[in-house]
Amino acid sequence: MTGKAESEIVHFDNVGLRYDHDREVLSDLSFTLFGGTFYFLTGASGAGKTSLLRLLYLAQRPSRGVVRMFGKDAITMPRSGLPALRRRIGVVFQDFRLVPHLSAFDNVALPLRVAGFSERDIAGPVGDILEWVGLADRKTAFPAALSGGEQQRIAIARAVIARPDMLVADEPTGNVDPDMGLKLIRLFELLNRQGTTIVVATHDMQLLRKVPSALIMRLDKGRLSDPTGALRYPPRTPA
Ligand SMILES: Nc1ncnc2c1ncn2[C@@H]1O[C@H](COP(=O)(O)OP(=O)(O)OP(=O)(O)O)[C@@H](O)[C@H]1O
Repeated sequence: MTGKAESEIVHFDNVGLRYDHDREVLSDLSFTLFGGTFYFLTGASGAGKTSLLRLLYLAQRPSRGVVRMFGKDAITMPRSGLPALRRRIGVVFQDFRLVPHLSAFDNVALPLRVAGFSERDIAGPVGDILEWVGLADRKTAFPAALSGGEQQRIAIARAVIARPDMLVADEPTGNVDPDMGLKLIRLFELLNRQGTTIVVATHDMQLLRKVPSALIMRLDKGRLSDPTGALRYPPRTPA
C-alpha cells in the first residue's frame, strides 16, 4: 500500500475535459495528491466533481493535459496497462452500482474474485469487512432488499476490500441520515489512518467540518481552487 505521506499518488498538469465539441467542463487543473492524505472535493451541482472523479479513477481520458497516477503517465501508457492502475483505486459510486443478482457478500467479494483469490482466502476478509460496516447479518441479502444506507455501506465495503491505495467516493453520505453519514466518514478516517489516500466529493459543507485534518479542493465551473493552500505542498503526516 502506498500510504507514505509526501509520496505522490496523483499528479495533474493543465488538465482539461470536454465531453463534446462544446465548452470544457474542467479547465486548467494542476495539482498533486499525496499518499495517506484525506481530501474533500467540493463545489456546487454541475461544477464538475463527478467528472474530476472519473478522471481520477481512470474511467475518462482528459481532452488535454498530463495525468500521472502512481508515478506512471496514464495518458500515454498502453491501454493494457490501465487495469493494473485501476486495481489500486477503490471507487464508491454516487448510485452504488451494486450487482443486483449478487448477494451483499458476493458483491463485496467481487474485487477479490476478479483478482483471482481462492474462495478459502475470500471468506475471512469479506466476513470481517461486513462486520466492520455493521452488516454481517445482511450478507445473504440482495441489493433490492437493502436500504439506501445499507447499499451505501456494501458499496464502501466492496471499494475497500482489496485494500486500494486510493479510495474515491462520490457523495458517499448523500443517501443516509446524518448519524450514518458521520459513521461512514469515521470509516474513511480509519482507512486513512491505515494509509489509504481518500478523495470524497461532497456538496455538504457540514461534512467538511467533521474531518478537520482533511484538505479541501473546491471546483467552481470546472476550475479548481485550493482554500487550504496545501495541495501544492507535501501535507503533514496524518495523526
Ligand atoms: N457524459 C456527459 N456528457 C456531456 N456532458 C456531461 C456529461 N457528464 C457531465 N456533463 C456535464 O459536465 C458538467 C459537470 O458535471 P458533473 O456531473 O461532473 O458535475 P458535479 O459537480 O458532479 O454535479 P452534481 O453535484 O450535480 O453531481 C455539467 O455541466 C454536466 O452537464
